[in-house]
Amino acid sequence: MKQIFALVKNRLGLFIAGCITALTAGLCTAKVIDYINSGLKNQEGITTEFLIGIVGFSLAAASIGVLSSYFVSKINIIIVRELTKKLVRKTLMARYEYIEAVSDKVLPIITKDISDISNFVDRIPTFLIAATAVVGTLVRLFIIDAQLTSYFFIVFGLQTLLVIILIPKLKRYTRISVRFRNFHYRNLGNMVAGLKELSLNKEKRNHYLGEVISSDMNQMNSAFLKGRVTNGVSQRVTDLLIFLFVGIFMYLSIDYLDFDFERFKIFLPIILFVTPYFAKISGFFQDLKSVEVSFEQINSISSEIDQFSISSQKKLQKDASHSDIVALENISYQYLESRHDNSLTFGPLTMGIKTGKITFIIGGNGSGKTTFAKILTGLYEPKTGHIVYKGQKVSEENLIDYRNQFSAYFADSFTFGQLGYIDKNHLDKNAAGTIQLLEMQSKVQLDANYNFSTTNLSFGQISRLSLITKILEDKEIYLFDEWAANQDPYFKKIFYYSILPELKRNGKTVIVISHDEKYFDVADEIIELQEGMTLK
Ligand SMILES: Nc1ncnc2c1ncn2[C@@H]1O[C@H](COP(=O)(O)OP(=O)(O)OP(=O)(O)O)[C@@H](O)[C@H]1O
Repeated sequence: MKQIFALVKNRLGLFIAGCITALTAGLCTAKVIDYINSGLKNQEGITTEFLIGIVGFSLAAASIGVLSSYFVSKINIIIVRELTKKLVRKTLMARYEYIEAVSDKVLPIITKDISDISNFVDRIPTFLIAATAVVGTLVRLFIIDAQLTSYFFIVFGLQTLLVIILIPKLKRYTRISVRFRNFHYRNLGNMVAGLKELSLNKEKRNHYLGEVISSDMNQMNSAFLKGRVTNGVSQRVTDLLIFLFVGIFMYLSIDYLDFDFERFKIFLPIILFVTPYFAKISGFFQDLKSVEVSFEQINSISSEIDQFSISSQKKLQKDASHSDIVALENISYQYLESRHDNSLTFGPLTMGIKTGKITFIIGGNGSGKTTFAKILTGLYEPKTGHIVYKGQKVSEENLIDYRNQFSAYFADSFTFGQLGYIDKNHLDKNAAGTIQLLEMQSKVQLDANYNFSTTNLSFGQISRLSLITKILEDKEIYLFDEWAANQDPYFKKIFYYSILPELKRNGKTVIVISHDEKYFDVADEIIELQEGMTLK
């Protein structure tokens, strides 16, 4: 509950309005029950005034209840928006290598846990209305018949005890279900990524559906079901205890208890009337425990991300001149998940990238070229050593500005169709020419909002579109990780013989990761990697 309050504290006015209206609606409901109670006790009192009272308070309960839902839904929209934005911002500002390793955990948290919290907040007015109606009715009943109401408190106490006993179980099932839900989301993501393979291969598809997806889904559903049954047990036991209490008490009062049965006749309908509210209250407390697991998920990923967050504000000196635009000094790197085994350690590597030149990075598969590119662009944090940009050491403080000096294409780069973040004058002057240079004018246009008309293109065309975007970003350093790998000979030639020299002529520094030996003559500098070490 503390976490819910922390979320609503920025919209306290709205939250208080939601609570007050819910409490008022609950009091109106209690008043309606009171009218019924007094009508049952004294039929003479059922007059026009009685009718006006019931109708008036019923309408008030309903309309004020709706108002309360409106206030709470408004808060809910804010909670979802702020939680989502906060988590997305944190994700985007965290060290890339960390996010790369946990990316499949982030999506279910953003989509599912935040929506679970939102659903829970939506239930707050219903809970408050139920709680006020129950408390109001019990107080009234206590005034009317303290002895009978006290007996009823025993039933209520037993029910509360049961909820307390069941809550740890419920939380455990929720945690298990959430763990498998995260696996399930990862499986679904892989299914979308591997749609082609799964569509083609029947055995693979059946295995993926029958073994991989079903297995995690079954575990998730089984824990979810146990949680729901636990929840259901406690809610139904509420009804059961009340019915047992009523039945046994009625039976005993005839032969064994010295009790005026007429008292019971008035008391009973009221208790039966508020019984469903008890189930709502107990359900709310159990949902509160489930939602705590959602908070655990959000808090755990948030605090993990916080450890890897980059809060750098400092700018680098751009006009400084240096023969090496970027130098790596004694850099070494090891992948997060491979730090405990003996897999590839990149470096230690000391080398420089010449300002305004074309540098080719070559080497066999797995020699560390892409790893090198990610270290060079500041995506991966070196384990030892440091990067120097125009004589200035790159650190946590200026990392964001350093990364921003690059326009980098990776084989798995995503091609965004929106170019609104690029200077509009620059786009107006250069977009059409660049699109033409890569012969994409018959396929895509840039519309008035600087969005590409389509990104539904062939693989090679998408790479060309991505290259157009990179060129238009107009950065100081260009890095192309095997851009030409999926291009036909014609566009390979355009890339190596037109685009790269043109970038160089415009004063850009260009780094190209390539296996295309035929074009190595374009390079001013060639660096060969073998197992993460420079050879020449
Ligand atoms: N995310 C990762 N986690 C752990 N190890 C990784 C990861 N990505 C790459 N590696 C390992 O790092 C080494 C270098 O990989 P890298 O992708 O840098 O090679 P590459 O030279 O670009 O290869 P290719 O020419 O095949 O693209 C490989 O041994 C690879 O298994």
